[in-house]
Amino acid sequence: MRLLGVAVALFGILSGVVGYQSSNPTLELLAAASLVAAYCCERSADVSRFLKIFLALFTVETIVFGLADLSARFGFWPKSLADARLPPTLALTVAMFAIIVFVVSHVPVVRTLTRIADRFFVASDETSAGLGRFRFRTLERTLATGMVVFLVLLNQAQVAITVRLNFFNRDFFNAIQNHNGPEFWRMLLWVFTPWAFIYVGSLVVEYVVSSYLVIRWRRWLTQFYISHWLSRHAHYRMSLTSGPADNPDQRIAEDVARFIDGGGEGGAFGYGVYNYSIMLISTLSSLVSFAILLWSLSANFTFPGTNFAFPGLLFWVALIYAAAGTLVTHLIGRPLVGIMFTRQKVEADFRFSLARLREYSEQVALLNGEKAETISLGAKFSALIANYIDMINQRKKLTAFTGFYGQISPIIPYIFAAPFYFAKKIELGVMTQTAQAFGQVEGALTFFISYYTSLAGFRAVLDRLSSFDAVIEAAQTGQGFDIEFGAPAPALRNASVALPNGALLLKNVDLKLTPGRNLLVTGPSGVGKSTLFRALSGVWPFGSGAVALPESGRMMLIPQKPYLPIGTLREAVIYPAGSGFYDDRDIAAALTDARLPHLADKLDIADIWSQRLSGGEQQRIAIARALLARPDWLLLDEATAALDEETEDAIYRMLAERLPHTTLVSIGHRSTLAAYHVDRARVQTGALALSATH
Ligand SMILES: Nc1ncnc2c1ncn2[C@@H]1O[C@H](COP(=O)(O)OP(=O)(O)OP(=O)(O)O)[C@@H](O)[C@H]1O
Repeated sequence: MRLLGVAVALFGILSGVVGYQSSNPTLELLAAASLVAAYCCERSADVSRFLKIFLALFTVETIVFGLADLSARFGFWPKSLADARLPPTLALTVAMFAIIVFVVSHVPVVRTLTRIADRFFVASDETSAGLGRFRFRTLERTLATGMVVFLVLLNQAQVAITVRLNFFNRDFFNAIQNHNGPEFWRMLLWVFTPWAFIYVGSLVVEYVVSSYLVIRWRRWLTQFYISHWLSRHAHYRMSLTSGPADNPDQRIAEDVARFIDGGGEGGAFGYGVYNYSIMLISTLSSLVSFAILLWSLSANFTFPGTNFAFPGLLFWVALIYAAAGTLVTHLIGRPLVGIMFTRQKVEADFRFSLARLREYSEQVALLNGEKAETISLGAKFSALIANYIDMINQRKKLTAFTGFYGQISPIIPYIFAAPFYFAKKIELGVMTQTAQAFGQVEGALTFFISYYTSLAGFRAVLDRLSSFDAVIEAAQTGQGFDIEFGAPAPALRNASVALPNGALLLKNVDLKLTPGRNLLVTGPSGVGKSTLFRALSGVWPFGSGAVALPESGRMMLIPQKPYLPIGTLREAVIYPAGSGFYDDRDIAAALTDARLPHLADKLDIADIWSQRLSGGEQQRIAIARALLARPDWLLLDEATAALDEETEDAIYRMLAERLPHTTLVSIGHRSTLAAYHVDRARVQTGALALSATH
């Protein structure tokens, strides 16, 4: 960026010298804008990476278009391309864009936006891409930057075509007015047709490239959020407190997609950061191009009914008209952001309740809970309806205003241009061209009015993703215990274990597990035994003191109700190991040892195993899992409570035999367990007492 800054500064000085010598105000203005752009490049260290792409692109364009204009002034422009000479104000326009990007990058809401967007544009992972048969490997960020640059250039070319077609429009109508048949056909066949084809072609290319950009971006950002949410147990810790990040599943599945492209094909649900950036660029481009045109077309227009000529009258009318409209729209539509935020939440709450009912459908059926479920689902849905009605009320007002505004807009330029037409000062073609230019300028200026509802939705998505970020961050760093990784044995040193609300559950616990000495933890229900295990495993964040953890994978905890992922039985048994990690024979042997021989030949069957297997069978699947993993430390939190005493006894005996190097730490209420543990710990209200049997 520094080099670019120097280049544009040098160009600014050059155009300043030429402008001064030829007393050309456009060049002098260009010189000033180039120097400001150079300053922006120099100070761009804290500009977002995403916006830097635009800043760099516009700065390069300033130099290229500016040098092309200077060379034309000095007579170096090829004669054959005289018709295609660039407008002298083009370089100034793009220099202004560069400055606008720099200023905009410091606006707080844009900073929130680019913090999320930037992640993709700094991604240093390698990726492969292809164009037809040609495939290549590159960095994700290089490809992403390349695609954005290409799309911006394509959009600028489309604006240029629209400007060209605006001139076609003028000549076309003039040909009609002058009854000039040959000119009419020439315009239609040799001007309109080729440009229309090029325009349509560019739309198709744009659609394909932007779709690939969007899906790559979404894939990357979804993976980012999933790994961020899962790392350091953030997903679990977040679930312990009811913080501002409701429904993480919805934020990852939907808000990410909405952030990027509105979440639907072609912005079916609104627009995302990609669409808005491109739309803003093309809006700015048409604003500047048509503003210049409108200014020159209405240069000598007088106020209706007077002889008072006001330079660029229609431009000022468009500006004031759009500013007033934007202000009113914002005042009316402001509450929509909050409503949209709530909408995402209530939709996700409702969907989650349905999914949860599906998971627990057996319990609901056994308890005849259908009526209670209908009432509770109805209540969840009522929240959705209430939110919808809030939205109708707000959008009703907004639609009334924008509809009224949209009706008046096309008339306004005619009111101002008609007197000139009737006085035969301008032709029909010029009048329609003026009206069209006014429409473009006014349309660009009223960007916020046109997209207000969609922007409000986008703002809500932005708020949801940034609060999600903040909560993940807090969950990852908010660990009350000092964790020591890679310790020889799990231990708690001078640890106090608290509840999420800060209430103390256990005080000053000192517990060091000794290899080979199995420990049985007992105590009344609800006293804090499971929470002690959670602290010992390093996942519980509330408390103080030190937790020593052995190397990852050397300790395993089996809860009373083990987690069985949806999929094949093999995947359920070997979880969390990946497929192929264990031999099928070993898996079958582990199932047989865990007293599940009837499942040994069902490894390939996919099912929701947590709903198929009995409670005791699920507990034995977890035992089979432990047999495969062979941890040094196995924590069993009432992990055999669903088994009959005889099976429980057999399982413990088998564990001692098959896993001779594993130390067992069990929570259990049955006296039969005592035989398999040499040490005892009794959890009493607020404390832990240790004892040894010998
Ligand atoms: N996430 C949580 N938020 C609030 N309170 C919690 C949370 N987890 C546990 N508790 C509370 O902490 C206390 C101890 O719970 P814990 O599950 O550790 O008891 P336990 O001794 O294992 O009980 P049981 O023998 O019945 O399984 C209980 O009063 C429980 O309600």
